Amino acid sequence: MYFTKMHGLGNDFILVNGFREDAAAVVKNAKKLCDRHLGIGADGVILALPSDKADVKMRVINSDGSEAPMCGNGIRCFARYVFTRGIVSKTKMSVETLAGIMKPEIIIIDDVIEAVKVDMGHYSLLKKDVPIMGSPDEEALDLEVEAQDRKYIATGVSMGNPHCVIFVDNVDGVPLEKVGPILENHPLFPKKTNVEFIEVKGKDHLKMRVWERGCGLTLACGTGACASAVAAYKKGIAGNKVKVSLTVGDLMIEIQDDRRVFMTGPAKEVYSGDIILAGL
Ligand SMILES: N[C@@H](CCC[C@H](N)C(=O)O)C(=O)O
Repeated sequence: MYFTKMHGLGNDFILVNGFREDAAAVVKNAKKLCDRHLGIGADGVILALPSDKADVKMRVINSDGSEAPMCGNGIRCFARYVFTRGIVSKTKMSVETLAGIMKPEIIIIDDVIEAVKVDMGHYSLLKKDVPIMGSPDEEALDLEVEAQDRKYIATGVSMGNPHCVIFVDNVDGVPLEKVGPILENHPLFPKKTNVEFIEVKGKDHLKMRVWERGCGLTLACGTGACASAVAAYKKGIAGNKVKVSLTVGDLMIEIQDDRRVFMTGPAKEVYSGDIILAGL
């Protein structure tokens, strides 16, 4: 199987051309492929597939083998991958995902791909959409969650996938390896959740650390950055345009009045190779 290793701010993926490779075998072996000791190593596997609803279809498999409806850093890498491979020849494209049609745009300056801007669709705070237990039509603001004998106040946000956003004074002081898995599997979230801890640096600047559903600690999460910007905006902590700083760089997030969210950030190619799936 031929693959390309890519990353968005250190959130890394194995990209596979499902037009040519055996997609079912890739999905079946995703967990092994993501193993950092026994496989290629990545936070997820992303497949490019034909679509009858958009220019191309994206499937995302987390490093534990579960399928994710959407991936923000992943879709920027995906857009760069399908564009540079000639699978899609337009810089503005539509991508079918399990969370709906997303619209990435490749930003080229002086013949160099500088960034990818993505129309990430609409956010929702409704408990039925995230999903979160409780009154389905209520917004998931000020939820009380507990982990390791500490109570946190969380905001639940759907960006097509579930997020639990928690504001703290010092993001580096959070024992994420310990509280992350507890909150990921908290009974309030029937489909589990991604967990973002946020330190507010200013009205237009957030600092974020993330524990991802199905992956654990990752260096960045695009949907998580969008969800965090939405939570900060809804709580009046930040404006509608914010920079979200992750471990190795920043994402720019813009929220429109119609609840549409735009994310802009880098997508880097690292290397390509081939692997014998039967040998894993
Ligand atoms: N890294 C991603 C999110 C990937 C999916 C997530 N782990 C889930 O299961 O919802 C991003 O950049 O958004």
